[in-house]
Amino acid sequence: MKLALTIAGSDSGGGAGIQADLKTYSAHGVYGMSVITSITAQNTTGVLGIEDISPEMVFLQMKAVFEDLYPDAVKIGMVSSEGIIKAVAEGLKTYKPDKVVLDPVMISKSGSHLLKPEAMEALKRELIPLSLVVTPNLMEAGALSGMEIENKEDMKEAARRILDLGARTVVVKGGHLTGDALDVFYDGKEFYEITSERIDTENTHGTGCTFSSAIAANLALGYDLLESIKRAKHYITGAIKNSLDIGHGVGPTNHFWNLRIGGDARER
Ligand SMILES: Nc1ncnc2c1ncn2[C@@H]1O[C@H](COP(=O)(O)OP(=O)(O)O)[C@@H](O)[C@H]1O
Ligand SMILES: Cc1ncc(COP(=O)(O)O)c(N)n1
Repeated sequence: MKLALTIAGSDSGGGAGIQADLKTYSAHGVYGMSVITSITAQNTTGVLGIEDISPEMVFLQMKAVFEDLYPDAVKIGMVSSEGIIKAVAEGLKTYKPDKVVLDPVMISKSGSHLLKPEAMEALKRELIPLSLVVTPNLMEAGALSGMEIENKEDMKEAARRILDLGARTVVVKGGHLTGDALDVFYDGKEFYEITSERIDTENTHGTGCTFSSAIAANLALGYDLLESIKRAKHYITGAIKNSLDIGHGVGPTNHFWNLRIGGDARER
């Protein structure tokens, strides 16, 4: 059995964060574990409240996981404060996992700050250099690179600048552009354009979380980074195509779209 860890915030509505990550791990047949950094009271319509876990408790959860069930890959999502970011960095330096996917979560689709603006520099300084790949969306890539991104060439320039911050590789996600859903992967030498059709749906809660944890799941399964990104793209495209029209706001991705246990899961 391969093991994967998510270090992220809890979404009570089950669509993003820890919940999306653990569902993604299960759908890949990978054993999922969690280090919870914050609890959000959240649903498809928005975030009602956020309570951070103490940095000491974040580190202790990492210790519990790494000293017993060492993960084959790690995904990092919401890390809201400088204290939590430093605790996670301390854990990574202590236990040295080599496959770390960093989704630099900043603002939820509903508009809440999941990263305190003053913690942005700590995220850049402490976590980017310890990651194998960073997966910003357009807004996050713009904030990290200090530029506006409006097209594919901008995505490539932002990717270059994010490597200058010390990232080893980066995927700039184009989910918020128009046209095909194009993501740009840059490994410091070559650019790879990873594209799918754009799916016409409002239900995209948890897409970034699902994509980054699918990369981590595939890394845990032993695929190389480029192959893991391509497989994650296939998974997220199916999860959006079959996304769930539940709740009163932005519905979540569907993790069961390619599972066939006891019939067609899409009909449940
Ligand atoms: N409407 C869509 N159709 C197809 N793919 C999409 C759509 N929206 C987002 N994606 C894909 O989902 C993944 C997550 O991207 P994005 O939504 O930009 O991230 P985030 O949730 O961090 O804002 C990317 O691979 C992106 O291309
Ligand atoms: C706890 C938590 N973590 C992350 C997100 C981002 O969600 P998305 O994947 O839709 O950008 C979220 N809304 N809540």
